[in-house]
Amino acid sequence: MDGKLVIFSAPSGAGKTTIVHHLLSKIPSLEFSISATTREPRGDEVAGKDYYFISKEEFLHRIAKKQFVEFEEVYSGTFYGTLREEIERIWTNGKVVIFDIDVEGGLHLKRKYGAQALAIFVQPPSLEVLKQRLSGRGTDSPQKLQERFDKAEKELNYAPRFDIILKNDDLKVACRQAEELVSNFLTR
Ligand SMILES: Nc1nc2c(ncn2[C@@H]2O[C@H](COP(=O)(O)OP(=O)(O)O)[C@@H](O)[C@H]2O)c(=O)[nH]1
Ligand SMILES: Nc1ncnc2c1ncn2[C@@H]1O[C@H](COP(=O)(O)OP(=O)(O)O)[C@@H](O)[C@H]1O
Repeated sequence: MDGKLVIFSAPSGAGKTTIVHHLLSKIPSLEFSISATTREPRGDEVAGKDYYFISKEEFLHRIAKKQFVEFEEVYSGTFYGTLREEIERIWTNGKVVIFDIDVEGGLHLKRKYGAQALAIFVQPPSLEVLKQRLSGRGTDSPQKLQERFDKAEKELNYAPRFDIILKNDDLKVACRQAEELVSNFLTR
């Protein structure tokens, strides 16, 4: 059974994870698409909730078996991907899939699913603010931060390819707007 998809993409640090968590607490018909990744879990992350943390070997095996709808080597040597069975699991539960995914992955899903999907780009007020938020999060080493900054600069140019650009300046306002956008899409 095919259902709907809601995609939140943005450069790292723009606030997509924060907004997606807010939506999950407000809209019960949404269910988070848990991605597979080869990166190490961060302090408060839970395996099988935030990500499926798997080895590189297993990831490559699943690529070979064509089990991913999309996957990417997002940062050097670190793979992230969406498993086909994850989307199917959520649709079978009668839920709408919500994604927190990088810009390229988001565009890939939008191309694949067309009108079934709403693709939202979360835009930070500026690159400077984005850098402050990312540093303030305190989860990445200086080298990892630099990788994310470099990638962010390129990704900001892709905003016009999304269905909607959502500014995340005041978090409360952005969360309210996100709720409205998603609710409208779900009643379409
Ligand atoms: N293409 C793709 N990107 C993903 C997937 N899951 C997560 N990402 C993206 O990978 C990037 C790195 O994620 P993460 O290490 O959790 O950190 P963060 O962006 O710094 O919060 C982010 O832009 C995520 O949105 C996925 O399944 N596919
Ligand atoms: N509008 C906002 N104003 C200030 N800080 C924010 C805002 N939105 C998110 N943040 C903070 O910025 C950091 C990055 O947000 P996060 O949701 O992890 O981004 P992403 O998932 O896009 O990488 C987090 O520490 C978060 O609490």
